[in-house]
Amino acid sequence: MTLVRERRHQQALKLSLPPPIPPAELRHRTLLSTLLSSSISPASPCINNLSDLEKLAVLGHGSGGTVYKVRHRSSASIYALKVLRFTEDAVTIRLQAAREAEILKRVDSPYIVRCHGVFNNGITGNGDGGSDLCFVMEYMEAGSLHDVLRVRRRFPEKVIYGVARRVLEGLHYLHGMQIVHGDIKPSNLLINAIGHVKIADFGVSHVVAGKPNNTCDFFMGTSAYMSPERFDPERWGGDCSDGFAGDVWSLGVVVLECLVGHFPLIGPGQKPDWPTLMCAICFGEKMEMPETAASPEFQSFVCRCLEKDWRKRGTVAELLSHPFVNKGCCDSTEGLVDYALNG
Ligand SMILES: Nc1ncnc2c1ncn2[C@@H]1O[C@H](COP(=O)(O)OP(=O)(O)OP(=O)(O)O)[C@@H](O)[C@H]1O
Repeated sequence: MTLVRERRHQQALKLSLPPPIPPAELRHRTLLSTLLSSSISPASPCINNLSDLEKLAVLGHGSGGTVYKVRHRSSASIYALKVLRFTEDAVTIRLQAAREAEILKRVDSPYIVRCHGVFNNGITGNGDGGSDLCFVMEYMEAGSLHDVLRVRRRFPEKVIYGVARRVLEGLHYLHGMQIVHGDIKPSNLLINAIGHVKIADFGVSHVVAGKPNNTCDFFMGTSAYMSPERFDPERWGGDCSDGFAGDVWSLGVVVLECLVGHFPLIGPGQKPDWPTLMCAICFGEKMEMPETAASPEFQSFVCRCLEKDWRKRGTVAELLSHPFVNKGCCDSTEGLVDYALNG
């Protein structure tokens, strides 16, 4: 419940289910702090200390903290600094943050937002015994897909297939490393100055260790983009899923949202509360395509992503050779940066 309370004051479409905190986790607070401190090691030799960075502006707020635009004092390079704040007793969030740091240290791909260092800011002096964990990230000039969608509402297919292709490439890389992202959504897809989309935010990601997902992870992430097997594991056989198919579902929702201009699984005026999302995502045999002009390739791609039964859903490998993402030169999303930066 603590995690839900801490995460809930977010975007309208966000509604996290209460993550059960396993008793074993609570018993191992000491172990957790060890894990957290052991995962903090700046990956970039040039940024040795947080005081090397000068804050320039606030880029955005997330559930766990704030993201700042910062300048490295000696090189003048620009980065994004994500500051996660947690109180002493926020055990689950500390575990998540430690896991995020651990995953970010491992990944290195042009399709993933790069992390240049992780710093523990120690006790914050807020009187709650809390501390900050700071991630120095690659600065993505055009912000998130969520930011761009808010302004532009919808994109033409030629822009969407570039987005889809890059996210698939990123998922291919992550899944190859046995990493489930777990929270693919527009605000976690960031865009740089040349229109390249990259996956960010590994706060609910996990490494698959040869067994199905554990229940603690199952209810994290943003429920509007959650797959049926994560939303309702009992009905959709989620206990047997390793989680990779859930990332594909979320991509399908994002792709459809880019076309229709609003969260696509419920009507534009409908409130995205828990029962409404549950009905839209988990009930009914097949996902209905909204009545929007879309090419047959687009429709087929989205149908493969939004197949409710995760065992029948398209895999990342299959979707990478789908005709929709192989139209023309898909690596460039220049159209997107025109939308993002030039309006
Ligand atoms: N590397 C970055 N470069 C530029 N802007 C960024 C970067 N990282 C995050 N932002 C901006 O900051 C906002 C907040 O990011 P953050 O990852 O904290 O939360 P979120 O993904 O929006 O939400 P939540 O944490 O609830 O999932 C993003 O929506 C984006 O606009």
